[in-house]
Amino acid sequence: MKRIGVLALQGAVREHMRSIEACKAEAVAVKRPKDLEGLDALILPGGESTAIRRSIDRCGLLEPLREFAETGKPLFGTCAGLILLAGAVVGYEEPHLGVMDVVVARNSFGRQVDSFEAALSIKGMAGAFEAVFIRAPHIVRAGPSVEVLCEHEGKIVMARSGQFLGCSFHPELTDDHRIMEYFLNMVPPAAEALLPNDSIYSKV
Ligand SMILES: NC(=O)CC[C@H](N)C(=O)O
Repeated sequence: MKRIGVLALQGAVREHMRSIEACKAEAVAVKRPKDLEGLDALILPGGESTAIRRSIDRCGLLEPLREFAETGKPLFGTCAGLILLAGAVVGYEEPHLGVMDVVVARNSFGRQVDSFEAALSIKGMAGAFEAVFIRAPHIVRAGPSVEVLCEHEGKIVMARSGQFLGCSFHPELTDDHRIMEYFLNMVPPAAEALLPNDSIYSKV
């Protein structure tokens, strides 16, 4: 079973854990550096990026999270989580983790509309995805390694760059688990699963 961590400092943590479990994977709440051990992938949930960042610093998680990214394991940032992953944030001198080759802007969809729903057309996905946006950011600029997976109102709201997946909205707030399944498919199968059944290695 794949072990998927959810950074559990603030924000939509339980909803992500429920979605992971609905996809038959194990969900692990990450609050301390040692919780990162043995994970196959990690989700940075939505919430408030400045508040999450403060907790990351308080818990001594900034470097451990960067080291986790350096292992090449998949990371998925939703909304504030995307802001945490981004290489740069418009109006800020320093990024947070700064690991994904995108520039993001915060609160991109107007002041009046704090939250809204939209039927999105996502690359490679049949049928619309009903997405919930809450004071959502968007990707202003994407590096050459980035595959744009969805745009809304001409703004990039979902993208992948190798091990990194990011979206502006909250897929965990709906019962549609297709984006979670997409993310879980970014986790390579366990080494033993690749061995043929009669392999001598499967007996040790
Ligand atoms: N729903 C969210 O995660 C909102 C993100 C928030 N506006 C931020 O800038 O961090």
